[in-house]
Amino acid sequence: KKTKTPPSPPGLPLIGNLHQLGRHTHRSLCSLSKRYGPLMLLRLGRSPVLIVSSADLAQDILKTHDRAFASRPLTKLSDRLLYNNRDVASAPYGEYWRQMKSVCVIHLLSNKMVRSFQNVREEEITLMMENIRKSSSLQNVSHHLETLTNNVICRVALGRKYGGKTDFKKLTDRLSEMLGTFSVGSFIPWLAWIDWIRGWDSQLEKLAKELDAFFEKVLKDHEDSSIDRDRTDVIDALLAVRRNKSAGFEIDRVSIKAITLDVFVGGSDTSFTLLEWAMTELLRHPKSLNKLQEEVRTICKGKSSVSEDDLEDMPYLKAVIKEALRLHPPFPMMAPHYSTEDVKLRDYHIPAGTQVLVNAWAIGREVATWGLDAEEFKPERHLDSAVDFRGHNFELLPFGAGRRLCPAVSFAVVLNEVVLANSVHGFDWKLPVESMEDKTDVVESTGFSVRREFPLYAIASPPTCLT
Ligand code: HEM
Repeated sequence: KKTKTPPSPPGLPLIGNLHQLGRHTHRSLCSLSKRYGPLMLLRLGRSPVLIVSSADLAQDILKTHDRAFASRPLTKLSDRLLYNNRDVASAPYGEYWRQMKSVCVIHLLSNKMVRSFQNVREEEITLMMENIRKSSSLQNVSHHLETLTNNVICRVALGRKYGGKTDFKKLTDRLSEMLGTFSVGSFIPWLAWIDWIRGWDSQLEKLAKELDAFFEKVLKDHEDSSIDRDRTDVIDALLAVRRNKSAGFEIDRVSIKAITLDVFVGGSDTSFTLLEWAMTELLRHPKSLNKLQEEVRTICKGKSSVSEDDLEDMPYLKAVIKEALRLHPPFPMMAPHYSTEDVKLRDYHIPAGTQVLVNAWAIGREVATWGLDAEEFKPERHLDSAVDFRGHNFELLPFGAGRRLCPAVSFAVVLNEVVLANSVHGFDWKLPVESMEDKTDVVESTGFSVRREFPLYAIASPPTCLT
């Protein structure tokens, strides 16, 4: 019986639609969807890939048929770098994933754990503010924010910092870069030799070995109880779960290393990217920046910094974060989903074994939902709106939704809010004149998480109206 499949842009022999992905996949796919509709079926090499670009179809995938689409495609990259997919993010849907995700939600990223890292956040923010004060007035804002998020994630996950020029920082930079590449062989198996010739295979092997050696060493240090640490980090928490058998199942060393690596992959680039875009938009919209400053400085009148308890009374700050996440979701295409059973989606037949990419970036800019000014940065649109990013509203999906929802929403939100609030509380900011005129200043990078291509520079000066 003939089955109906979603519309497909014409592709080329062998490579299918691979050549249409472009430098910025979320943008290329958004353009294609304007022509072929919000549900398209592409062929990337030999893999069928469903592209979803509207809120109601995202709801069909992530809510109505959530279980059927809750797996992940297996790739050589995740297989080698993420311990044969023994982490949470790349694990196929099933019992192992369920167990590890529950460990993340209950033991690593619970509200209690998030609160326990308050000191880490405060100390690193104080350090960043001092560094800004000490530097000249023109600041490399991107560098300050990247250092801060990297320090926080290192301390939370590993118990100490590995910043600046350390080997681990270089290793995680290589990891981020590698995650933005893909193996030709995964899409076109008979061209797998290209990965070998271009050195991709050997780079992958080398990186996987070096990462494992690093995590093995950190794990051994944690197991050695003679090394004193002042607070429980992610590895300590995982070792305690294993020791006390509190999860109700076994967690071995490989799982501990894989989950810790997830915290890096999921945690550092994303928070930094969000803060970088939020500051970019505020600097390009001085009225919004002034409004935010006024809110923060009124609530924290007479204080030298913003504490996490102050954040509750800052609706405009929350609206700024939401707006930055709407226009610049750090993972614009979320993470790929994969169907494990046949699904009837609207009138279409989607067979098991189909990859699904939800274009959160395109959904955040849909005119039908967000209006004719969808492309504009306007935090005010969120002030009287109940739309949130915790997975219930499919028009705003920076953290995904359904079973695969990011387990670290609370962790990420408090970090981003408190950093942004302190940055605008402690300084007045403006763009250098040449950046105001330079349109290329907001070019996006390529890769899995999409940050600015060029660092953000801005002029910081002591606050004018801090009382
Ligand atoms: C602004 C910050 C962040 C953003 C925007 C973000 C976004 C996302 C997205 C889009 C997904 C995929 C959802 C899906 O497939 O439906 C995801 C998954 C995940 N994130 Fe985050 N994330 C952030 C911070 C973090 C942090 C700080 C951590 C760890 C401490 C983390 C850990 C994870 C993990 C483990 C998964 C995999 C969940 C699963 O597959 O079941 N994320 N995140």
